[in-house]
Amino acid sequence: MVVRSVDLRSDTVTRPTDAMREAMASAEVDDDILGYDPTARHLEEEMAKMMGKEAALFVPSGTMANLICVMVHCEVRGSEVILGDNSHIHVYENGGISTIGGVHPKTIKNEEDGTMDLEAIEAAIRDPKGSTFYPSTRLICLENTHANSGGRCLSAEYTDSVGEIAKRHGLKLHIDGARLFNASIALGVPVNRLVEAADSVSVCLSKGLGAPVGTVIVGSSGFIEKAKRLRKTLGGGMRQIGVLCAAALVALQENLPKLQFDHKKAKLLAEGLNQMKGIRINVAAVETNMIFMDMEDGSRLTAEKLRKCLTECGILVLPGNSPRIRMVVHHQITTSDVHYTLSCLQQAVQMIQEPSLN
Ligand SMILES: Cc1ncc(COP(=O)(O)O)c(C=O)c1O
Ligand SMILES: C[C@@H](O)[C@H](N)C(=O)O
Repeated sequence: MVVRSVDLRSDTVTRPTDAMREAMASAEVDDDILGYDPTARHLEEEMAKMMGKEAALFVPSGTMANLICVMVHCEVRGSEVILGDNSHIHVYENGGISTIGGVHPKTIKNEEDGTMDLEAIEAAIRDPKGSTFYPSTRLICLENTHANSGGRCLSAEYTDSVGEIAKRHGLKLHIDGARLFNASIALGVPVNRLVEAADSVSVCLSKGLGAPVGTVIVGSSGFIEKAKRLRKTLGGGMRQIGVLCAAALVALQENLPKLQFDHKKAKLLAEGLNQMKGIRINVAAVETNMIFMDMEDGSRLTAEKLRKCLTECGILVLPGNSPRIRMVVHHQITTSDVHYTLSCLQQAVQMIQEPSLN
């Protein structure tokens, strides 16, 4: 029986707040293709400053941001990018770096914590002497936090080590920082320090920060100039985008401080789930706003059965036939929603595990 609606599908599901809608309605705008939109320019300057990079560019999505960054770094035909086999760019972006960008992916196993083994990265770099046969390595991509590892954080020290490898071999480093602010809050490290070694970063405003739309690319002025032209080529040039950027500015101001509470609510949910018979949770791995829930071997529980029970209670998780359930907490999930979710799951687990008692 649906008592309330709790949307744990992703942190991309949030609705704009009243403050965002008011800012959108009153945003100062202009044509961002013929010149520049003043509110977009304000957001881009803010983001470049926060990230410690020369310039920034607003783009419609994280997928387009990553595609643009890979294509700018790998603008020479026959280029190859080293990236994680479980990275968002490789798994969820329709292979765009190859189908549109003409860039060859060289995947390396993502470890459970979202990193890639440093020696494996260096070993994957093509020998320039083999260019008759091989693509040429030009870029390494990291993801912080790492979504498919459960929102795990990459440390500044690890990122610096990858940056040193890139520099040693004349390569560039891109960070898919869709949830970079979550990593910064969880680690207690400023965002500019986390991306110090990166040549480009994509930062989503539409995830935990709760903006309705948008991602910002940061990098050198020369890089952003090329990215801006490519954004237009890909159809991402936009006119009065101050309407969207105004909401993003409110999100930065209002929701950045709230990310710490998202992490606390995620931990509370994980600890509660960990008490339930038949459910397996790695509580220590819940570093930010994501929880991966697995079923114990031999348990009568299945993800399919639990998804059905959750839906009947009005609790939304991503559909699908994965044996694992992902739950993502965001600023529009309350602590009461967490307790409601735990109560519904406790009843479902009992009903499935001990049907004779019901
Ligand atoms: C790690 C990561 N990178 C990039 C993206 C792509 O962002 P968008 O959905 O805005 O294209 C997502 C998900 O949305 C993501 O989780
Ligand atoms: C599904 C995926 O593309 C999205 N980035 C999410 O984490 O919800």
